[in-house]
Amino acid sequence: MPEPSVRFPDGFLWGAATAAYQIEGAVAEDGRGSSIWDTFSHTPGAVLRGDTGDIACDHYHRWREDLDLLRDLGVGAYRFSVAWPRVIPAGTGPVNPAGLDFYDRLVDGLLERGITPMLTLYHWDLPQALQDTGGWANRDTAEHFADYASVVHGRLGDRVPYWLTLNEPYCSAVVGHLEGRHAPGVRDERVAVTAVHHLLLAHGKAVAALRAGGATGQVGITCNLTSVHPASDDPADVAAARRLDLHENRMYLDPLFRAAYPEDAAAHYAPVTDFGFVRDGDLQLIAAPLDFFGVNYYERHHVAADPADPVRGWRRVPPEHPTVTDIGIHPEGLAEILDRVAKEYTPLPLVVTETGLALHDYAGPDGEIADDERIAFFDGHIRAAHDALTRGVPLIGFFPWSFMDNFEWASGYGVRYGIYYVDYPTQRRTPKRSARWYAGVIRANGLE
Ligand SMILES: CO[C@H](O)c1c[n+]2c([nH]1)[C@H](O)[C@@H](O)[C@H](O)[C@H]2CO
Repeated sequence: MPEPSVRFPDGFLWGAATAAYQIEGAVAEDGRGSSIWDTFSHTPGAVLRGDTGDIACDHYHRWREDLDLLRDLGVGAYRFSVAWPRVIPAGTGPVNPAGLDFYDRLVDGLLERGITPMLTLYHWDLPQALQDTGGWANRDTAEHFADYASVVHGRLGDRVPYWLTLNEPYCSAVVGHLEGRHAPGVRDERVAVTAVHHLLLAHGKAVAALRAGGATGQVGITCNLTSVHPASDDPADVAAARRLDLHENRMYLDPLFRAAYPEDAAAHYAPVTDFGFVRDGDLQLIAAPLDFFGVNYYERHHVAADPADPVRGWRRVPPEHPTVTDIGIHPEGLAEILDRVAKEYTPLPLVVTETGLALHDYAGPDGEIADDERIAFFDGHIRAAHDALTRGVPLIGFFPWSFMDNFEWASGYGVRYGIYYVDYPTQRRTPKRSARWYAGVIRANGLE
């Protein structure tokens, strides 16, 4: 095999990623409790065409077949999430042994196939019973999360080397509590900023719990980070871009790596909150030392001042060539945020825990699912990741989103991100052209 022109270090972690609510189904099986996404997806108008995760990819029953596909891909690691309501149905209180048993079998199945597990403790599926007592607006939920983390680690900590506490606190807090497009469907900025803090606090408490449980694995968190640029050098646009960067990036990076909220946060959010929810010691807990940091990258924003709200608002300038999810494709933005995190925030090893492209995939007359756009997307983003690596960024892994088509939150099954195609009526999995291409990247440990 010829040496690849873009070669990654030996041992680089080529993975694939999913999340529990998006693939498992079996939402009322073996003692699983209800989550906020069960409630939200069954709320009329909340999700495209009323789609739900009730069945999804039926992974709960087909996990052996799916692990075989991961083995065939040749991935070194698999990023999955544990459904909190499957393990502790009410979010706090009694543990459901059958729920833990499922993940125990899954982890053993990965290890038997030579695949390293990367476990996300929370990928948005909060137990509904905790939402009924305030959810992330209630500080107690952070404590319950730490207890849940201890339970999962107690059962799987001897075999799982990579632990991510949260997937994208921004999405849980802002998309779920300000924009209301995700569960629990709240539209209240004060609640959203409070949720940011309680989610970060939950992360800090969970890190402490994992360490107390003797965690020998690597502990981290995944944040979705965006590349933010002013649409012009007009000072109003530059200021708007800085506000969006605060809202999407620095509100997470600063507490996690500097033990403080950004200096412009208090003024920006002053109309809705005085940050009275922060207690002594919180920020030190949130900034607990980690072993690695996960970056989810999808968007590069061009930002202009919002004429309707020039002081606090921003307007994302629509991309010239929008994807089916109305975002642009900017692989250079991945290199930019990896450089930024490494230079401005932390020397920790970094993992691209998600990046991917939504398409309306279909099989042609020859049965081929020719998702060449997705291959071009990953080619560009892998090259960008390699650029950052050659500049000294300690990048140790790359996990395309997603292993298989799945329930895409408010878009339901209306868009597809997988490198494996899922025919939902039959649950048949079919490798797309991108899956065969990615298997080649893994074999070559790089790109031609
Ligand atoms: C705003 O965050 C990123 O846009 C983002 C994109 N995505 C995500 N975060 C989530 O982590 C996944 O569960 C989604 O399926 C995936 C595709 O939408």
